Amino acid sequence: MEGRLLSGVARLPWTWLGLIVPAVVIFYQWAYHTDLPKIKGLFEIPNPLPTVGHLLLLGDDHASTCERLWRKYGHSTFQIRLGNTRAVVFNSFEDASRILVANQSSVIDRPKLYTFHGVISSTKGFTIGSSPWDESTKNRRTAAGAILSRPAIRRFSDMFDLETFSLIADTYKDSHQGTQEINIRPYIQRLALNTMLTLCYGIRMGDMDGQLLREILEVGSAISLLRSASENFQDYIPILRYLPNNEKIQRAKELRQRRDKYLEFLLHKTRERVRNGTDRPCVAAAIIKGEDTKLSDVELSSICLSLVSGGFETIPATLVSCIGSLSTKEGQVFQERAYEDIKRHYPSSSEEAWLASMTEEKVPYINALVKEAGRYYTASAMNLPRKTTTPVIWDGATIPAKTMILVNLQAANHDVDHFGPDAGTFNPERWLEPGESPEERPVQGLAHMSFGAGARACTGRAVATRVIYMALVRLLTSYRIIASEDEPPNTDYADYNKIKTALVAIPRDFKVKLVPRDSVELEKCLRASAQRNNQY
Ligand code: HEM
Repeated sequence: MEGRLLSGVARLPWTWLGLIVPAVVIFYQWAYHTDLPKIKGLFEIPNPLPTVGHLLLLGDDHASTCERLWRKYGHSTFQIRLGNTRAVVFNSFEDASRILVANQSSVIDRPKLYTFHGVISSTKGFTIGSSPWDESTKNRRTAAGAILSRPAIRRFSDMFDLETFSLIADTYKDSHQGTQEINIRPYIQRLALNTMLTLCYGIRMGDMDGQLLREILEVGSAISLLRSASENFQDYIPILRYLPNNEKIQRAKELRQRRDKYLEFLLHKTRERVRNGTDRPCVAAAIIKGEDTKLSDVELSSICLSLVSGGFETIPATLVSCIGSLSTKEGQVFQERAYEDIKRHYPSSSEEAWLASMTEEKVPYINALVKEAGRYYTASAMNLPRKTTTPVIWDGATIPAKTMILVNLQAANHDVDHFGPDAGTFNPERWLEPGESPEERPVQGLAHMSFGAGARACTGRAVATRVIYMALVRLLTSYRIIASEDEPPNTDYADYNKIKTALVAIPRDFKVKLVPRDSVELEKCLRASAQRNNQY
């Protein structure tokens, strides 16, 4: 009896070990499992944690952390683990252009993410920017490219005139002719959103407090948050999707419903106008009338959604922050030089400059400002994610097909090896030749990376540049912009963004004083513009 007991006790650890060892092995495999094995010959950031990988290390501000990791370990390109997803991050300007341009057909795809693709986009289709590469994406991208090309957007010059006129007229009125400080962001948001809504549906919102305007801005920003890795661990750690009362999924479903509602309303309005013959030239009307027969209803919806979501946050992120930099003490010098350059090209009156800005982009200092605003304030710091379709040979390593590709546009745009030691300073004059009269410095290849690059580069670049150029000409001929002492702008290229987890930057609020340069001239411009636009 005693002997049997002793032998039972001796066997017990072996029995337990027989259970524990496989359990540990299974847990280890589960915790460290990735969709693709470690890429040999490519530096990996050390110490991934079980299950979460490097997600916690990346924190809220992925772009700044990756920039630091690049400098800390001395590897501009490295692999990391986002939960169970292996991704390769590219940081330097040279590596970012090499992967996006020299390997453009291998990185033409975009990954599908659980929350955004599986829940939010399940009813109205994906935007172009979030679609994997297939025949439909190709058709939608081609259609959007044709609508947004430089020659095609000329027919919208009246709309650009009206929106930039409204920006100046309303800021002039609401700041009590420049005597009170204002937050300029809502005016720029309305300018961007109206531009996109007019392009897509021939509809604009006049009222700053309009309910629909607020709804589109609120839902759009909330959805942009649901696309970010740091907000959505469930995209990378699948087990989290099965937690009871998953708030992210509830939120995604609620936003999907709200977005579907206003998209249907806008499309319905355009259909009604087409039926009554009162439609204005716009993407939706052209497609409804069968001018582009290749596209289905869902594709039409997707194009409009892509254009609205592509522009309504990126343009404000760039333009509002640029105004912030111009309003500082150092920025006063840039403002005066820009104003002088506008006068050099249009010497007779501000009205001449206002009119010319509808069709021309020939003031070098303004072009330099547009480029520097784009470079310095990188609206989409980590780019829209890409995925490899074929293996990419990278300095001897092979990045396999289906790998997530993250390009750190913010790091590339502030790479001192490319832009020089003052890469971290806002300076429009880096784009100009030295001399008395500003002349643009020729740029070889890409000026900066803010619009991405290669086969999936931004299709809205010409529209964005048009709007920002025109708004700057009109703002700078109208006002001297001075930062508020109590609520000044944050001009740090990473910290200007108040929500770093969002896909597109949201500038922190600040106030400026808009001091009219010459009230008589300004009011003349406003009257002429109001007449052109049948306003007031
Ligand atoms: C300053 C303004 C803008 C910035 C900084 C910006 C930035 C970007 C970036 C970084 C991408 C991803 C590129 C890549 O993967 O390499 C992108 C894609 C895209 N953008 Fe923009 N964008 C801006 C304005 C606009 C506007 C005004 C529109 C529409 C009118 C637009 C429409 C799109 C579309 C449709 C895509 C998806 C392209 C694709 O996946 O094939 N963007 N944008």
